[in-house]
Amino acid sequence: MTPAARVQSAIEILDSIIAAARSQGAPADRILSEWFRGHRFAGSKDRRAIRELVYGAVRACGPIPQTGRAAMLRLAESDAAIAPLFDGSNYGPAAIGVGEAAAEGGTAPQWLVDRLAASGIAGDEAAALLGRAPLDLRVNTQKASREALELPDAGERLAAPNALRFETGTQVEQWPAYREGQVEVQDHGSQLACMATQARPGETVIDLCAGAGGKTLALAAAMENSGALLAADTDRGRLSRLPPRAERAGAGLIESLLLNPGKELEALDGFVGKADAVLVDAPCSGTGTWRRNPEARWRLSDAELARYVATQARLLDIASQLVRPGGRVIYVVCSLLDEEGAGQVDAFLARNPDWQGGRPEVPLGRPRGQGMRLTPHHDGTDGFFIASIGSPC
Ligand SMILES: C[S@@+](CC[C@H](N)C(=O)[O-])C[C@H]1O[C@@H](n2cnc3c(N)ncnc32)[C@H](O)[C@@H]1O
Repeated sequence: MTPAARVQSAIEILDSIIAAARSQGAPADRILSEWFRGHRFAGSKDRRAIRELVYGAVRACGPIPQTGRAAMLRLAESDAAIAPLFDGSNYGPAAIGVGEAAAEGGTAPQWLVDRLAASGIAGDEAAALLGRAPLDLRVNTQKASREALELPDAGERLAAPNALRFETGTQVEQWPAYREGQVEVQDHGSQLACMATQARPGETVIDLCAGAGGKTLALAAAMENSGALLAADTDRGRLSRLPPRAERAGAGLIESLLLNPGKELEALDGFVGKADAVLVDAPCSGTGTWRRNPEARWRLSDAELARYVATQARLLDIASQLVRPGGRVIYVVCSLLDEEGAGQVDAFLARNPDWQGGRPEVPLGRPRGQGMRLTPHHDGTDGFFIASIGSPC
């Protein structure tokens, strides 16, 4: 493909991403994969270049752009190589019209910029939300140790005891250590959230929003396969991805439980008052993960944010019923908005004044309200809020 044809292809893909963001359709990654499947003539260099152009343009536009072409023109303002490719050539984009407007830049739609600023995320902190995420691995201590493990690339040792960092795009899935379950892909911040749970061998631990079990597997390793570890979620598809992952990781103690939304406690009845720890990795707006899903900021609405906030409060209340006297609830969101993080914990403690707020012991981050905050700019992780709340004895 010519460079101009790549730009035109990226513009068409951006049009699909914009339409999907408006209608809550397929995520950008899926749209890209489907486009590549339908355009086999695009070789690996073309695919890499088109992907770069598409994500570069998504990152460059704050609010949702009107068109893919306007988004590409926005990217052209910061990359001088792009504008000359609007040359009207065969398969290339038409020449830039006199006075043709580029899409608006910025970090996010204005309402989100304002909410983030009110939560102390502005300037460099806000800009870093759209940086490139590195690739982090967690060494699975059920099968290996960070000291002894031999990998094709040594990686950088991080603060979490089993964390290693590699360059974005490292093909770890090809490594024997990955296939054998010695390592898992997991953001350093997620590893620190698991560390904050302080799950120990012999304990009863519930991962209330386990999804496909990324954090459950880390908890299983910390528990050395001893005790009881329940992975619960309302999403059948996500939860069904956990058993093969657990098998690969040698995590034999995990039980899965599918919950009915709104009736979670019915299925969890047998655990009421029994858990030493409940991890609530709550559904959230994901403002801390824009490095990986930059188009997510075009999909969020005020109403959806309010729904997340309501669900988070309900899940905290459910978790508090599952914990034994003297046990702990670890509350985690990958969002930097206070209404989803520090504000949720303050509201919980106001509803339950006999519970104790307590900042978890993690080697990175800064205090925020009754918890700790990790940010891409300060900590090099995805953005997280993490709190550990203690039940009265
Ligand atoms: C942030 S994700 C969890 C990610 C997962 N812990 C991991 O580390 O990969 C939030 C999860 O909450 C689940 N969820 C949403 N509503 C829920 C509810 N009422 N009860 C339990 N889980 C719920 C979603 O299906 C989603 O998997």
